[in-house]
Amino acid sequence: MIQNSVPYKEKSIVFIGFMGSGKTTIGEAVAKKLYRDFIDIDQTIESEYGLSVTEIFNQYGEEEFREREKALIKKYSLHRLKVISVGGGAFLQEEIRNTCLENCIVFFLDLSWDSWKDRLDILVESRPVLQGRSIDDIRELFYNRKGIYALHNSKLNTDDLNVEEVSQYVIDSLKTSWELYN
Ligand SMILES: Nc1ncnc2c1ncn2[C@@H]1O[C@H](COP(=O)(O)OP(=O)(O)O)[C@@H](O)[C@H]1O
Ligand SMILES: O=C(O)C1=C[C@@H](OP(=O)(O)O)[C@@H](O)[C@H](O)C1
Ligand SMILES: [Mg+2]
Repeated sequence: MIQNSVPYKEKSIVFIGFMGSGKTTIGEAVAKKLYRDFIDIDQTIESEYGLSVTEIFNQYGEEEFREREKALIKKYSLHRLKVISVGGGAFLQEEIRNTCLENCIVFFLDLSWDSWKDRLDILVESRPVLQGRSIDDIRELFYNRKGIYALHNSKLNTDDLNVEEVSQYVIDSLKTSWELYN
């Protein structure tokens, strides 16, 4: 296993999981509690282009978005003391999985299909990957994507937890691992 020189406590935290699982919301809350900078990769790309992710997909194509996503994650995963939320498709790319797992603490926010589907209506407009798909297609995507999130350092099922409870669980779990591995 590749070792890097960043002390365990200073490693950046990366949130992964399916679209709408709460990476952006929880990442921001955790960053605030830890007094760390928060970086949301989608928001960073949106500010660079001055466009929403949906508009970037429509005007420049998914491939260009994926390249920018990869470049930014490769850069920020080498920074210390950040909280980074990546898009739900980021872990499809091996280079992204590798850089995050080698340099950061990767936290998987898991959610059951039954809980997730209640969020579908609020997600579609801003998630181009969901647009024009039937509910059966989306369910298939949901289960297929589970495989890419299997590589992580910690995981939490958030079905019955609100934002505050999830954030606090993440903090408690990090504190335990910082004590154990210090
Ligand atoms: N634990 C939670 N309980 C209820 N709603 C949540 C929770 N976490 C996130 N949400 C809501 O789900 C939606 C998607 O969250 P978001 O943070 O954008 O997810 P992601 O970044 O993983 O796509 C938002 O409306 C957010 O307020
Ligand atoms: O899963 C995906 O392929 C995507 C997830 C989105 O991020 P969230 O997971 O934050 O919704 C965003 O990166 C883009 O719409 C593509
Ligand atoms: Mg997000």
